[in-house]
Amino acid sequence: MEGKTLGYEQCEQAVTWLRDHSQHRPSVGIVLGSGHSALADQVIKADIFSYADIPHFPRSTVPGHVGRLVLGELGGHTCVVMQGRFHMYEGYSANTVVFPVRVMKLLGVHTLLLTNAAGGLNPEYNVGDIMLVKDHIFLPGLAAHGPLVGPNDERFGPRFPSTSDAYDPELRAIARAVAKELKFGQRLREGVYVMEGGPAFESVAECRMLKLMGGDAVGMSTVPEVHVARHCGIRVFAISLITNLAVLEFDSPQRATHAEVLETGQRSAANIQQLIINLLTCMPPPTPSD
Ligand SMILES: O=P(O)(O)O[C@@H]1C[C@H](O)[C@@H](CO)O1
Ligand code: HPA
Repeated sequence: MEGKTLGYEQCEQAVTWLRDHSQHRPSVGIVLGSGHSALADQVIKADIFSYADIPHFPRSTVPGHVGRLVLGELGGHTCVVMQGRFHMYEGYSANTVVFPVRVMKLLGVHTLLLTNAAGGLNPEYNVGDIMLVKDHIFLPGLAAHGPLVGPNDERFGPRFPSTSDAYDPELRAIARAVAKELKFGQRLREGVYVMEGGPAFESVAECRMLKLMGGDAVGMSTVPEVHVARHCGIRVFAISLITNLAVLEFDSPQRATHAEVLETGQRSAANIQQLIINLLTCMPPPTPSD
């Protein structure tokens, strides 16, 4: 496990560097998961930075995660876009995985839009469906392997944040209206995302257990970022692209592969991009209590 703790001071150093290198002052953060990176190409007046150049930023190691931070305009908002995220299975601590979200907070971000690729557990789901995340099951977090474990820095937020209200209902309502306009029909879903640690895809018995627990889709990311965003008062919206179907039968010849995940991401890129850009266009500023 990568060991250095990235705290408030390291976040401030990254923010100072970004402010020295870009005129943009983002209020919206976007995290692009596996296969979603093309959305960053839509950013106008983009300032593009390799993670390698930003103080304290980890490196992306997963195919489909480009490893660049893009600042600019999208859907009428000034945005900071992560073209690729970090995962605990890469060997990064939960604290390192969420470092960019805390940098976003200190940059002035009030709303975070997260995307991920996930396997469908709900038998009604199809490959290519887009699931609005209404809640999560954070398997590593339930065993105290989350980003808020350790000394609490009150400058970010309280020791015991609530997570029962993590996914903003107003943003989900706007996304539903946008998806209706875009005629997504049954391809738009709303459900529970389960985060497991990865990097192995789940066994059949594990998929059955996760489904029984109430999961609609399973992936290996997102929830650490959500915990930290909510801890520091950022409004959260998340979507999962169902890139493959979880294998629920013992005699199934089906196998999950990262290649299929990336292929589905490419095929669905236009839908995801339209949904997010239209959501941004319709998105009101947060209320003072957010
Ligand atoms: O970053 P996300 O959650 O979109 O990536 C998913 C989970 C694994 O990193 C990978 C498996 O194909 O895609
Ligand atoms: N399981 C876990 N993570 C994933 C999957 C999956 O089936 N698909 C994409 N990311």
